[in-house]
Amino acid sequence: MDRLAYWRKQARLIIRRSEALQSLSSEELATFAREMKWKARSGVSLSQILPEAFALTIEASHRALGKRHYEVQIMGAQAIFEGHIAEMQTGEGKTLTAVLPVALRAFVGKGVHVVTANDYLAARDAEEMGQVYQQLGLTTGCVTQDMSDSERLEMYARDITYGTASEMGFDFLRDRIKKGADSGLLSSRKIFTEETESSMPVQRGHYFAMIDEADSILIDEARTPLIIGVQEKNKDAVISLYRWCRTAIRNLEINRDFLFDQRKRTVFLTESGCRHVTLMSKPVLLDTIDTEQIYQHIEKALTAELAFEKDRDYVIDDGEIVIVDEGTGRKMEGRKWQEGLHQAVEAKERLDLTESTGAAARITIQALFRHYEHLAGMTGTALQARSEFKRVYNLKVSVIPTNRPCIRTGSPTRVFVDQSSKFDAVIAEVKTHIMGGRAVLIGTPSVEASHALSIKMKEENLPHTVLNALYHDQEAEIVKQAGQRGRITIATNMAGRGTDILLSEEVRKAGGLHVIATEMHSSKRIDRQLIGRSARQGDPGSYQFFLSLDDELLRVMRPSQLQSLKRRANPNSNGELSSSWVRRFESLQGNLEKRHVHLRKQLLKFDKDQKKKFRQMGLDPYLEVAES
Ligand SMILES: Nc1ncnc2c1ncn2[C@@H]1O[C@H](COP(=O)(O)OP(=O)(O)OP(=O)(O)O)[C@@H](O)[C@H]1O
Repeated sequence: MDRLAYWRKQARLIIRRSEALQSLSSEELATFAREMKWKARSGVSLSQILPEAFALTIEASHRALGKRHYEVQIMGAQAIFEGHIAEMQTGEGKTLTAVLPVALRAFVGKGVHVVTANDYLAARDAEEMGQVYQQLGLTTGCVTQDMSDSERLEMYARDITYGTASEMGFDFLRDRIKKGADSGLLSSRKIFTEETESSMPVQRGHYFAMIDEADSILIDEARTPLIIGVQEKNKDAVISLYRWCRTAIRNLEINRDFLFDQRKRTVFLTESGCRHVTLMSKPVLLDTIDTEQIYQHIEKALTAELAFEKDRDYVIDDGEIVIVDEGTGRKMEGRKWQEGLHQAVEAKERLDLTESTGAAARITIQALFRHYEHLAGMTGTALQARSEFKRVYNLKVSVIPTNRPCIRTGSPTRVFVDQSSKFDAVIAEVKTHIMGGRAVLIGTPSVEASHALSIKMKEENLPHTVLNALYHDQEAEIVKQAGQRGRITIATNMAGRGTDILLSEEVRKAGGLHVIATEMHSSKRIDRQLIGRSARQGDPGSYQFFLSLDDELLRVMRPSQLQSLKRRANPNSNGELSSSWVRRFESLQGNLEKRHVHLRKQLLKFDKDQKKKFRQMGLDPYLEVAES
């Protein structure tokens, strides 16, 4: 029997068992849960107690939330228990599914980490699912960004802890730093006093990590390692250098003085550029800085100027640069670009320069999750990344069928010559759907684009709501309203993964939520997550893509290539191009995906070599500051 058929057979058995538990009193249910805990802790194999434990958890879920798991959810839960990535379509109820394997492993008492794509989901899921765990005598915690060490310690001591990969990873690194300080292996004492409040590690082990939105965390986020920096005070000369570079670059010419690679986000000063920079007059303070360092800072300033855009790559929050994650559209509080880039962006925006950070402890997402005794995950979009899951994490992908057939419909993609004609067409489309009594969600790639579309909508007197990194606080309320009749919600990727837009009965009858994607992202998976906000759990729903030659995706092309493409375009009077242009976008997206796979491979190789070197030196491979 294949695995799927086996899981289905088991699921049916588990459902029957759980129904038999309905007559138990609360005390009897609690006694049953204690018995499970005892069995799990006294060495009975978890596979053996799985049917009973799942049945019990289903009954607990019914009592706490009024929801009983569907057959397919129990199948997905078994896949997760067996250490697979369960691919379950968007809206199939992964949050509830995860409760089954999480509770089972939590009975063991070694702590389970549930990793979510952002803080909002961590808090939401911990609170909601915590009610189920409570019925089972299991405690739930959640780690969020501004918690103190003692609060973290308490949260990790609970049976189940929710949090983002960054929170869990940074806690892992800080614990490593503390251990390093204890063993005297490294001169981490300095970092230890600055970075942490107490010498006690906050995590108690790495037994089981259940990763929600597994492709986002294990694949997309894995492009950026987690780094804890030691603050280095900026000398006056360095501050003056950043400021001077900001103005000096105005005198440099692209392709003569420097080369710019948009795709790699790198700048290279040519010989002519170096000569120019050397001959420019500079403040006396810079006399102490060597020429090579000046060149490097000029390159950094140019990179900040050309490759990083306000309201797309970062936002300014209370006078500080906050990085925005491309995949999720969310602010990545606390993260900083390395090697002076952060300060170069600050100088570009004329903000106070923060202290630069040198790396002290560093871990890749890949290395972090390999530490766990058991690892599994779930997502709506795993299959495409199947070989990477296998190669990097040794995780299998299992595709779980849907509970009810998905009736989402898509209309053909439309391509326009520029953003303005694209937005005009989007607005016309929105009006049609709103008049038909539906709700519309419009996905934009950046805060800037969401504002631009919002301005156009205001001109057309179309009431709408904007959800982006700047309106983060109102997220729950905006999402709650987004499925009501006549609602128009413009959102960045924040309304992608995990966002559950509940439809009013009127909207459901009128055809459900219509999603308009105003650009293609760097990965097909991100696009699929956006359109997956519609037609969930068998509801009706639809989507359509509107693209233009001004789109972000086309910026990976050389400017001359893009110009010639635009010249060859032959739009109709509304600025619309023929449907054959769609293929060009698809192939650009495909190339970008391949490139990202390659970058992640390189990062892994670098990390492996680095760790080997540190181990040979008898040092902790995650701590980079050697005795000085
Ligand atoms: N067994 C169930 N009975 C009733 N309602 C359910 C059940 N399972 C899930 N739901 C509901 O279905 C909706 C979708 O669930 P959820 O948001 O967890 O989906 P998801 O698979 O995580 O989607 P996405 O991939 O988009 O994040 C929620 O409103 C949830 O409460």
